[in-house]
Amino acid sequence: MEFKYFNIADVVEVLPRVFGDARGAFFESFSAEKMTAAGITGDWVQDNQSRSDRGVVRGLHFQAPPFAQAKMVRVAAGRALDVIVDIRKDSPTYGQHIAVELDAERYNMLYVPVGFAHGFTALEDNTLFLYKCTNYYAPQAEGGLRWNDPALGIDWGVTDATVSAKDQVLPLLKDFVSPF
Ligand SMILES: Cc1cn([C@H]2C[C@H](O)[C@@H](COP(=O)(O)OP(=O)(O)O[C@H]3O[C@H](C)C(=O)[C@H](O)[C@H]3O)O2)c(=O)[nH]c1=O
Repeated sequence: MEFKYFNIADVVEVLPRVFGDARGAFFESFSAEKMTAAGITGDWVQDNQSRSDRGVVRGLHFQAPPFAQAKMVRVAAGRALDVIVDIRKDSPTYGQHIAVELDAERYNMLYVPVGFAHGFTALEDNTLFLYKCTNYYAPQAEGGLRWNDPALGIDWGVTDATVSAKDQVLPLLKDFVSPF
């Protein structure tokens, strides 16, 4: 298991060792010991899974404190462009984003710390998106940013995005007050 860091603090990409053979492949999708040693911390209490066909964009979402969630995200099938935006008010990289392609060949994962808005594009049909969360679902604490806000400058990798009505009306960055 290898780890990659970014110019935005605390974000970690996890590159597991994938064991391929004539039957298929095997890899460790979670190791508390190895991930904690790499700076990936949290009390993981809830796993989620969503299925999306090509062109679906989900996000950009977060839960506000005291229900804030760190996430560990990956795809079990298909391919996704994962996007996270730093919304930590005192961060020198506030408003900046990281986009990482997650796929079911490398089985790479992304650690999304508390203080980030998260979203992804499904780049293939039947993309199964799995993620661990460090806090339970709290709809009363949900917040977000508009996925296609020009101020964020995100290239989602698709032109014909399918986005929920709820996500279409999330705040623009200029109107947003971060709770982090
Ligand atoms: C997130 C969540 C949702 N739900 C229910 C609520 C809705 O009736 C239904 C679909 O929820 P939603 O449309 O918010 O699903 P996504 O748009 O995929 O939201 C997720 O997408 C982005 C990418 C994220 O990072 C968040 O984890 C999460 O916000 O599942 C639950 O029962 N538990 C949950 O933890």
